[in-house]
Amino acid sequence: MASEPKRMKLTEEERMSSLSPLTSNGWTMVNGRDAIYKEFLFKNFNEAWGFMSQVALQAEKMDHHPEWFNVYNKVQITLSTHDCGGLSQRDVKLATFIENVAKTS
Ligand SMILES: C[C@H](O)[C@H](O)[C@H]1CNC2=NC(N)=NC(=O)C2=N1
Repeated sequence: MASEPKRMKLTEEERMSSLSPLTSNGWTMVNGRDAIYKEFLFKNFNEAWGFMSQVALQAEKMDHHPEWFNVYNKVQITLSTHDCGGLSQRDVKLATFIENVAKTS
């Protein structure tokens, strides 16, 4: 069985390989904090909530939860790992999952 991604800060090498597919898809580094951020826009609240529901189920499964803010069709998401005070492989895994959900929403 594949092991769960660790809650350890990403190394420089990991940042270059793991974060670039995300930053090229619109994720940005948060100013003054080791975290990533992206805003998602949907047709309406129903679409946004459907997206959030899928992300919430995965977050619970991973025991890794997003910081997020929703108004109507807008969902703003920040990912970071509290346990290490920065970005870990769990954030990469959750962000990649979120990208796949958004693509099919
Ligand atoms: C006790 C529990 O394992 C932790 O608080 C989990 C829950 N969800 C979490 N979510 C995030 N984003 N970072 C964490 O370090 C984290 N830790």
